[in-house]
Amino acid sequence: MKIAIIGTGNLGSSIAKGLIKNKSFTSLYLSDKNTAAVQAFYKEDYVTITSDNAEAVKKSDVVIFALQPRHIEAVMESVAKCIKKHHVIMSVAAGFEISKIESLIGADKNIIRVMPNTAISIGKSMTCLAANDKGEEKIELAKKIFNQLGATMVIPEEQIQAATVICASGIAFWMRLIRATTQGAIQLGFEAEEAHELAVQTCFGSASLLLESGKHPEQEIDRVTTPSGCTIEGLNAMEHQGLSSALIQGIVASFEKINHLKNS
Ligand SMILES: NC(=O)C1=CN([C@@H]2O[C@H](COP(=O)(O)OP(=O)(O)OC[C@H]3O[C@@H](n4cnc5c(N)ncnc54)[C@H](OP(=O)(O)O)[C@@H]3O)[C@@H](O)[C@H]2O)C=CC1
Ligand SMILES: O=C(O)[C@@H]1CCC=N1
Repeated sequence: MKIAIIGTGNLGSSIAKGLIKNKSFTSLYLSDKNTAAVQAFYKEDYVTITSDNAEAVKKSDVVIFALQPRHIEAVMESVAKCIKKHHVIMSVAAGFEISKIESLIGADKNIIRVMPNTAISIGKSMTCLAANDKGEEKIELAKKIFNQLGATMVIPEEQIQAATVICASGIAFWMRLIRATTQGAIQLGFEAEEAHELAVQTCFGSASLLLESGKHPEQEIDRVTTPSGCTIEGLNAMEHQGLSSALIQGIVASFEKINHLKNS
């Protein structure tokens, strides 16, 4: 399989790192306006760095467009003639709908919207996928690629915006919660590095407990909250300050913004 990534910024380079770690392809083209940031990939002889988007498309079977919404239309338009029926065209651009991509490159092409997150660089992404009618034939291929880089879920395109908020923006939301925990730990007397390790490992343990047990979070909370103990005291104080409410409101604000991006 020959893969190209057009746009190697935050997400494109994360996908590249994950792919290179697994090396489940025969060649990888990394195309960007400015190639300086990805020069490190040069050491792999099966990786080609270029600024020629059309060349990257022509030399590949799977093309992942990892461009910002304001750039993707012009770039797709500029390479549209190079996109043939055998290509599998993937886009990670938030708010950029399949119908828009079809209008640029044709509805007869295999088109898959992919919504990963930056944890794809370490093979821990939650990646949601939605295809056009033609692209349905290639959805198993897309699952195969992205299952090596974390977990995948195939969803209707109408849910891609919501998935973007929960899974892609979600990385930032969880990071902020971890950072806040670290600040709390420092206030309780830990050194910054110790506080960071305590917060990260406890977060990892919480997610792992749910993944491995399949339990509901409240079941795990019940196991921790000793009656009249310190945990329930802290949890209730957080809820009085609106912890769950703030998180839900943030998720909804993010969703409203992405829907605005879609329509602008
Ligand atoms: N970051 C994330 O966590 C996630 C992002 N997304 C989506 O992924 C897309 C990319 O986001 P992100 O990686 O953060 O954005 P970045 O700006 O970091 O990356 C985009 C890259 O594309 C390059 N570029 C711009 N124009 C061209 C061109 N004509 N030809 C080739 N390359 C070009 C940019 O170069 P330059 O900087 O020089 O303009 C940049 O390196 C967005 O649509 C976003 O919605 C989706 C899920 C998660
Ligand atoms: O913030 C954004 O708009 C993009 C989409 C999800 C993550 N980054």
